[in-house]
Amino acid sequence: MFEYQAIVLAAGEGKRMNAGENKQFVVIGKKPLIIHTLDVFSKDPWCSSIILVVSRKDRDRIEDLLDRYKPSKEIKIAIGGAERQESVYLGLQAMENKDTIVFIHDGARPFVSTESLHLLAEAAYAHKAALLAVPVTDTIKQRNGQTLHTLDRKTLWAAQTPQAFQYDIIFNAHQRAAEDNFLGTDDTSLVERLNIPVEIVMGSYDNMKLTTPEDLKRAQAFLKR
Ligand SMILES: Nc1ccn([C@@H]2O[C@H](COP(=O)(O)OP(=O)(O)OP(=O)(O)O)[C@@H](O)[C@H]2O)c(=O)n1
Ligand SMILES: C[C@](O)(CO)[C@H](O)COP(=O)(O)O
Repeated sequence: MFEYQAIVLAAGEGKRMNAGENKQFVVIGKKPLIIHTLDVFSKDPWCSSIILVVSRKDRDRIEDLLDRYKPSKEIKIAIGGAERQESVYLGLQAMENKDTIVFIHDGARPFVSTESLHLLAEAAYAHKAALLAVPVTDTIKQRNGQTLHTLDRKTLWAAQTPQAFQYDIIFNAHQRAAEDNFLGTDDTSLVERLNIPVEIVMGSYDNMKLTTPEDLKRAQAFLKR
């Protein structure tokens, strides 16, 4: 068993989902999106604790949901920031046990499998930093002014979460990013810029992030399957 602590991010606003409320409260299948995500971690025996990062305005509603759905592990709440990166940094600061592997996961990715979590945990213990990713299946074009380039698809991976790190590595990476005003779109990018190697673990295309209304339709179809 390779134990880890999880930070689950839910302090965003879900603006691109256009759901009339924060996407994490949208019911898919029979439960709100964020409860699906928390259930994956609370049922995994390798996960020793969960910190859920939420916005101040959603805190009461989230606490009501936790009372109602009662995930099988205790969940500690931390208040997030204006950007995803700031929410992660605040989650890391709220963590009491710092001698640990930390998984950082988007609350908006409810379909990560336990198998993927365990492959990632094994890689994180072996390499100190690892992420789930899948090979890009489209042909990717890069436009520089009027000129187009086609990137070599064999080298391209789509980053997912969780991303897993030894605590001190990811904490230092966030500290340095804050000092340098560097804003990345994932946590691994903060570690990469310190020239620390990160292991890629093959994820699953099912581990989708629910960002737009089309994603919600895909999620409903996935649950029906
Ligand atoms: N300040 C923020 C912004 C995002 N997130 C979380 O990071 C995850 C991935 O972000 P994304 O899917 O982009 O969510 P939102 O920021 O909520 O979406 P949008 O950009 O459409 O508003 C989400 O689970 C979201 O709640 C966060 O904790 N704190
Ligand atoms: C971290 C992430 O899930 C990697 O794919 C993603 O970058 C976060 O969200 P966004 O869509 O880039 O805002």
